[in-house]
Amino acid sequence: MSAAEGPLVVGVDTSTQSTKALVVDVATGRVVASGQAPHTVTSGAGRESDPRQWWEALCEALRQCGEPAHEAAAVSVGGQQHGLVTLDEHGEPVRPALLWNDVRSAPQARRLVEELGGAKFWAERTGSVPTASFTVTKWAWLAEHEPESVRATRAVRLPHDYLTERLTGQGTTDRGDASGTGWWASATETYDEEILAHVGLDPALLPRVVRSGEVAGTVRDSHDLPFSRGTLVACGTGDNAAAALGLGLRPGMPVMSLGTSGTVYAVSRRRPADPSGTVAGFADARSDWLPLACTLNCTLAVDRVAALLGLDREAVEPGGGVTLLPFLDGERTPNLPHASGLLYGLRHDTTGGQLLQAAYDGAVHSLLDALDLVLDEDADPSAPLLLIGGGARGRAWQETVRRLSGRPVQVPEAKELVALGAAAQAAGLLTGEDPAAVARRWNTAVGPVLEPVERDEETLARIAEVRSDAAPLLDRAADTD
Ligand SMILES: Nc1ncnc2c1ncn2[C@@H]1O[C@H](COP(=O)(O)OP(=O)(O)O)[C@@H](O)[C@H]1O
Ligand SMILES: O=C(CO)[C@@H](O)[C@H](O)COP(=O)(O)O
Repeated sequence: MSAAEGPLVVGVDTSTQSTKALVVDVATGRVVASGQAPHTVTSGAGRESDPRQWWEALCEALRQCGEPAHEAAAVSVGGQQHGLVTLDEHGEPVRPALLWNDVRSAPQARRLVEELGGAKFWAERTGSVPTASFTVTKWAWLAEHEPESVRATRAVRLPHDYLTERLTGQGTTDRGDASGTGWWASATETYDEEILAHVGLDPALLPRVVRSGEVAGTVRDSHDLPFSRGTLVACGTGDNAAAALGLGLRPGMPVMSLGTSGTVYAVSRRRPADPSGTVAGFADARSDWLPLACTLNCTLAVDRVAALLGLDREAVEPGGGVTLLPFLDGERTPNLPHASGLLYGLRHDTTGGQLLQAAYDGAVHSLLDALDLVLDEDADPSAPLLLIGGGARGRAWQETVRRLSGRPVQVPEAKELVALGAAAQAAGLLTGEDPAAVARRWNTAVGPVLEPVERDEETLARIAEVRSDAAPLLDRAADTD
């Protein structure tokens, strides 16, 4: 491998299942070294991870990167959104983090919306109507179920903030990830004191919101990471905002990400405020917006169906008219936190491969259903859908998205777009460039384009009908909140 042409930077993606690190050449965008280490997440309705495990995974991923990581001049951390990290007076976790896909706070979400002026108030004030994923609902859940944990808390952080703080010793965050808390007012770009007071959270416990292009801090020397003391640390951001940077996204370019979560989003110049709650009105990591819809059931749900059937994840077969709503973890889009998976239309001649295809169809239907709401009205309907995340590698995922969207589908060759986006932030600190422009210079979105095929309206209509007819079943447990 030839020597790097420019300085090196490190970009990190601390996602639900693992932490990945890339060492990237700032001049060319070439990935010089990479590493990855897994996390564990509890199962059941509660989803928790120990933040210290994220740190250990970061150390391991950097060890795998070897010598190039030692040479990095700047680093930035992107990570799973929304997770509630509570720290004590020594900076140690009070308890495991409550993750974005933990649905136990669904009753608190419903109550908060009711108590503070309804869905319209929340959408106008924070950009989003909070579901169980939002940090504010997790804090309310903790206050109700573990008041001793709340009393012991001296700092509240998001997952990416936790790792940044362990690098720098400073409590910082950025507008992209702050916009997924439910206590950041998108209208004023400040913490919302009324909402914070309502849930009894002292604003002094929250991190400082660092601007894009501003240095969050420098690496302190009290740990054994491969960075030198004084290495620059950028503000980082939530994983979807980081991937948007990593793709060098321009307004109107739609993205679908297939990972633990499924997401659809686009950059917009207009601040979103959807009172239906389908679209979360996130900020991006620069100064624009990132309207986004997110599902809880994506690659893990489909892989689970394949495992139950004893099939390889690519062993799909067409036809059969069977419908599978893969809401194994409850669901967020549509907002059905208590739902479970539902199978309809099973016949003697239905094959395992058709059942598996139905799981893919169900997962992609929810995302496409939200895509039109995410895109601005003037967005070009024939623009290619950029397909990213671990699932984008799979042929069955690619073909399902192509058939159900009717759009051209572009699959970037670059695999780790969240970590690349973080690397672009770090590079921007060194060169003074806009991180999205850095990613465009690196050509990160380049990849094969699958030509559009006629949209499979019949399947889309069948899934929509089953979902509508099954609404009382899917929504039932909500009555018992
Ligand atoms: N070649 C592949 N084909 C289909 N799915 C894949 C492939 N490789 C990985 N995946 C899926 O990608 C998921 C991990 O994606 P990733 O975007 O890394 O998730 P996360 O960011 O949520 O941790 C796994 O759950 C797995 O099902
Ligand atoms: O909750 C959201 C977005 O609102 C998720 O997209 C999380 O940010 C987790 O992402 P992955 O681990 O699936 O990448």
